Amino acid sequence: MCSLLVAGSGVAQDVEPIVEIPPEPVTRPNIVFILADDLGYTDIAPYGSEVNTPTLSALAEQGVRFSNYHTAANCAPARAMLLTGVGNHLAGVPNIPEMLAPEQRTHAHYQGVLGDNVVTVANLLEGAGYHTYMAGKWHLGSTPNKLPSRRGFQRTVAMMDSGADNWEQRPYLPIYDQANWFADGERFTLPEDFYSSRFLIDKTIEFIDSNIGNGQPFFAYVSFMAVHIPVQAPQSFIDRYMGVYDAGWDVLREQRLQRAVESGLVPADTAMTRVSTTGDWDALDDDRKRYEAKRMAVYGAMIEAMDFHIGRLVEYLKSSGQYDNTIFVFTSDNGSEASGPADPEAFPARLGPAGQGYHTDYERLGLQGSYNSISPGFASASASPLSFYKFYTGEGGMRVPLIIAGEGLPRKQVSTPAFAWATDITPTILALAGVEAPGARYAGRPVLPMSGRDLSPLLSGNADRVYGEEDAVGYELTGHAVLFQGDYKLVVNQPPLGDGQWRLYNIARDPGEVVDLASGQPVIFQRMLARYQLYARDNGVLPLPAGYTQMRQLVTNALHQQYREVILLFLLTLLVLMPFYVAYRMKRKR
Ligand SMILES: O=[N+]([O-])c1ccc(OS(=O)(=O)O)cc1
Repeated sequence: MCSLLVAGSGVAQDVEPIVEIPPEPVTRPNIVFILADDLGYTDIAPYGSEVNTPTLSALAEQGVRFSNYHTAANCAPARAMLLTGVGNHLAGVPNIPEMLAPEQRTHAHYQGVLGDNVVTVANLLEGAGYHTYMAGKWHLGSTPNKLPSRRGFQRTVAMMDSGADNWEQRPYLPIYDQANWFADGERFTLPEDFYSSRFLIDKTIEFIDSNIGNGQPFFAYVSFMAVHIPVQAPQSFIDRYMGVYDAGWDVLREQRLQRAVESGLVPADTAMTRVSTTGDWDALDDDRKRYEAKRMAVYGAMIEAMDFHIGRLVEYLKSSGQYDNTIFVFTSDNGSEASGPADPEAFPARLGPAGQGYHTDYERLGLQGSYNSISPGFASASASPLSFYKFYTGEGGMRVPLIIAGEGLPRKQVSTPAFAWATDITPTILALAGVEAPGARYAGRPVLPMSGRDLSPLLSGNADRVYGEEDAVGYELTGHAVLFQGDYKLVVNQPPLGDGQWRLYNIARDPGEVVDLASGQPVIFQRMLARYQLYARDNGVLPLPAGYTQMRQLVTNALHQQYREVILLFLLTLLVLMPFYVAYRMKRKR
């Protein structure tokens, strides 16, 4: 017998001692969130690609492959949703800042940087005792309070811009004075032997290894620069794709469609549209065909190199005994990119390689000092069998691979056609980690609730959908707009590739967006149009400034950036000279 203080009673009583059985330690999983940049729907082997991606194929075997997952049509808006579970307009990222017009920037939620009204998945996991790491592209704000190190990531090495060189610390567009890299909140100089995919995985392994065995799980966000422009890869990988694309983009588009059908990603009778930027392959002369095929070979090589380095991370986790307790989420920020936004032909001529001191020689294509991108025809093949590509709200810009996998997950080797959206990633990661989503306040400040859905019922097989028939998801980027509801998609694409007409598709039966149902299904069409208007109102979608196009705005912003100093100096000189001029005039008058 012994005296125990009974909780709350304040009196000592003689009772039998209770033998405390320690609770089973709950092993919370490590989570690796891998984000590729500009990877098209059929760019990896488990989605029908000819590119050899054994690591991603093995991961797909270890979990669930989503065939109907959608994301934003360009970078930062997607990242805002992926990392917060909140719609991108509400989170302050309607577009990348590089493409916002001055009229738009007068609105607080049109800054293109992640607002303080949202919490990142890293904040929440860190608060729940996770180690949180990030390596790669950030692009959600580069002022000190917007760095990933201030948004919940404990260890970081991050590139701030829309893209950068993969071989050295060098900007890829003249809108940047330098390639802006930061590590743990400080400016960072890249090592001499830098290649982006290798470096980012090296850093991820270093971060994980520095805390191994201390009992806390980790969350690692690996945000690859592959396969954003400039498309660059090591020679040994390029060699494997020489000759693979010699038959051109139309043949590749067909091959990928066939494999997507065979692997059950899309219906057998999927038809395809042809966007106007896809050139006539047969009309190209042999030199041009050879050059285009090599541009694409470097692209395939960059994907395989990314897969190879993910493989190194998997090997490290296996050899250190952490793999079995790790869940992987692999996806892309948006669909494939055709060398430049809106007007691809204009990009190389006006902003591209020459002005930046890059070369585009055939022999050294993809290596250090070379500027490479894929042409629109191959971007369409990367998105095969979908229509359009990055920057547009066609399926090719928005539907991308999503794999969620890990030893500990109950279902393996399965595919789901359930609709899923970028805001679902954070709630899903939180559910897998057993962490509560925040309410209306976080760390003493009001925050927006997450609108995303937890996808884990699809992982366990407890549900075959997480969005019901009545649930609608809206999205807008520079006038290209969309509403998903059930199997239907209401969509408008603006010029130059689109025609500004709203259309209606059944994307379950017709993922290629070939049969417009707008006039055949007027009730659904009108109902979804009305629903889109609600989305636009509730999310503060602004009308486009007159004459706005993404490319024109990017170029204008770039010129402002480049000539800012010159203009300022000119104005200052005017200001200094003005009194002398006035004095001179007055003297003459007298
Ligand atoms: O080609 N560009 O000019 C270009 C490409 C991509 C881009 O941004 S991203 O962040 O959406 O990838 C910005 C500009």
